[in-house]
Amino acid sequence: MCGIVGHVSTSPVNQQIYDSLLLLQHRGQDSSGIATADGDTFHIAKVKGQVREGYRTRDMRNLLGNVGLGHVRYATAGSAKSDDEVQPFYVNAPYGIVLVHNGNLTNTRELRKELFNVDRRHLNSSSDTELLLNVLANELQHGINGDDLTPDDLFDSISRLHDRVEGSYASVALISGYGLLAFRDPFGIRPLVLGRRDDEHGRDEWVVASESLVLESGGYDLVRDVEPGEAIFISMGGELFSRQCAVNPRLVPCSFEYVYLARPDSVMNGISIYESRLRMGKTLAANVERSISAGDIDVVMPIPDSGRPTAMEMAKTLGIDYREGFYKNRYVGRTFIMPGQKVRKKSVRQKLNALPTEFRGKNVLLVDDSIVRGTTSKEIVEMARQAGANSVTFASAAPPVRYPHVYGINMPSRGELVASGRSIEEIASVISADRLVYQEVSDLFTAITEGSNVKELDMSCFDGTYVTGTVTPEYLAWLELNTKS
Ligand SMILES: O=P(O)(O)OC[C@H]1O[C@H](OP(=O)(O)OP(=O)(O)O)[C@H](O)[C@@H]1O
Ligand SMILES: NC(=O)CC[C@H](N)C(=O)O
Ligand SMILES: [Mg+2]
Repeated sequence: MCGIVGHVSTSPVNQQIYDSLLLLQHRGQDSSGIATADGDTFHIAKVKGQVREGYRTRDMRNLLGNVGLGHVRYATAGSAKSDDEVQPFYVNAPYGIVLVHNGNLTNTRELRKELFNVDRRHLNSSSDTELLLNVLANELQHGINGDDLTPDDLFDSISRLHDRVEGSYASVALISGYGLLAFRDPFGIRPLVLGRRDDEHGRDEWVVASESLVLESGGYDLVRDVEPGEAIFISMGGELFSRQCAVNPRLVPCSFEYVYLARPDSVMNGISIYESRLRMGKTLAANVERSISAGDIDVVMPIPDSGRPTAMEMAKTLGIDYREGFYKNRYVGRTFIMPGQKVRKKSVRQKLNALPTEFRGKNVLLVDDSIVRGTTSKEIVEMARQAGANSVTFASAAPPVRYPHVYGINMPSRGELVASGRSIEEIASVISADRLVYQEVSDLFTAITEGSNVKELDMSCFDGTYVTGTVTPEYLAWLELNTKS
C-alpha cells in the first residue's frame, strides 16, 4: 500500500509532488521517489526513509518540468532495504518511461519467465514494479501504429497489460515527450482518484493520487475515482483522454484501506474513510453489548492513532466515558508498516505511553482498528495492566485476520498472523486480555459499504476468498516460503 501521485501542471511541479508525498506518508515510510519530465529529459530523485528527511534542496532544484510523479514505498515485494527497488523505475525504450506502482502482482513467477524467455527483457531487481513497467514497455513497443504515439496506442497497450498481469496495481507512468498515464487494475483493488483545478489563467491542471486528501490540500476538485480497468492519459499540454481497457471490470476495493491504511480525511470509491470507521464503531459496540454485562467496562479507550474514530463512536453508542489513556509520541511513525518484527515491537513501546491516572482500578475497553500479528495489542494490554487497570477488554474493528493479504499489505505468511488457527479465546490468551471482541465479517462489510455504490469488497484476509485467479493454495505456500516480513 504505497502512495502514488502524478501532476500535470502549467508551472514547475517539484514542490507540488513533494507536498503530495508528505500527505501520503502514512502509506509508506521505507523510501520515496520523485520524477519530473522537462522536455525529453527525466529528472529523478530517490531517497531512503521519510519524505521530510530524505530530499535535499539540491534534489528539489534539479527536478525541473511541469509534469511529474511521486511515490512513497511500503515494501510488499522484494526488499525494503534494497536501493534498487526504490521507486520510480525507469526504462529507456520505447520513448523512455518512468513508473510508480501501488499494489502487488500475484503472477510474478510467470511474468518473470515470460519477460526473459519471450520478451528478452532484463530485470535487475526482485521488485514486482519492475515487472509491471517492463510489461508496459513491451506492450507499448509492439503496439505503436504509425510514427506517433496516440492515446489509442496507449490504451491498447494497457488492455494487453491487463491480459498479462494479475494482482493489484494502481499505477502512474510518465512517457517522455508525451505525458502522464494512470491506470488501475480490473478489480480496482488499490485506490486512485483524479482531480482538476484552474491555474491563474483558467487552464487545466490535473492530479492523480492514491487518496483524495491530496486533492483538497492542493485546491483541486475531485473529478472522480479512476474506474477499475480504466486508463487515463494526460498530454504534456494538459489534454485528458480516458478509456475502459479491461474486458470485465468489477469494483472490488481492498477493505483494509477502510480499516487501517487510508487517512480518515480521505474519500475512497465514494466512501468517507472517517464515516466508515464510525459505522464500524456502531456495529462493534453492538457486538460488545452482546458479550459483556453491566459494570464490566468503566471507560472506552482508543489505541492511537487508527483506533480513534471507532472508539469514539463505541463510547457514544455504549453510553460509557471516552478517555485517552495512551499518549502517542508523534515522532514515531506507523509501526505495522515498518520492516521487521524486532523494530515493530520496539517501536510500539516508543510510540505509546500509558497515563496511570486513567487506568488505576478501572475496567477498560481498549479499541483498535485491527489485530494482525498481535504486536501492538500484546504490548498495549501489558502496559494497561502495568498502569494499574483492573481488567482489560480488547475490541477490534476488523474481524480476525486469518489469511494472508497478497494485494499490497505485508502479511504474506499465515504463521505470523496471531488469529491464524486460533479460537478467539486462544487469541485473548496470547495477548493476555480478559475479554476479546471482534467485528463480524458481515458487519464490517455493511459498515464500509452502507449508502455507497460499492457492492463488493476484497476481504481476503478475513475470509480467504481471493478475486484474482492466480492466488491458489500452491501460490500461498510458495509465498510463505519465499517472503520475509
Ligand atoms: O497486530 P499488529 O501486527 O500490531 O498490527 C495492528 C496494529 O498496527 C497498526 O498501527 P500502526 O502503529 O501501524 O498505525 P496507527 O498509528 O495508524 O494506528 C494498527 O492500527 C494496529 O494498531
Ligand atoms: N505497498 C505497495 O504498494 C508496494 C508496491 C510494490 N509491490 C513494492 O514493493 O515496491
Ligand atoms: Mg494502530
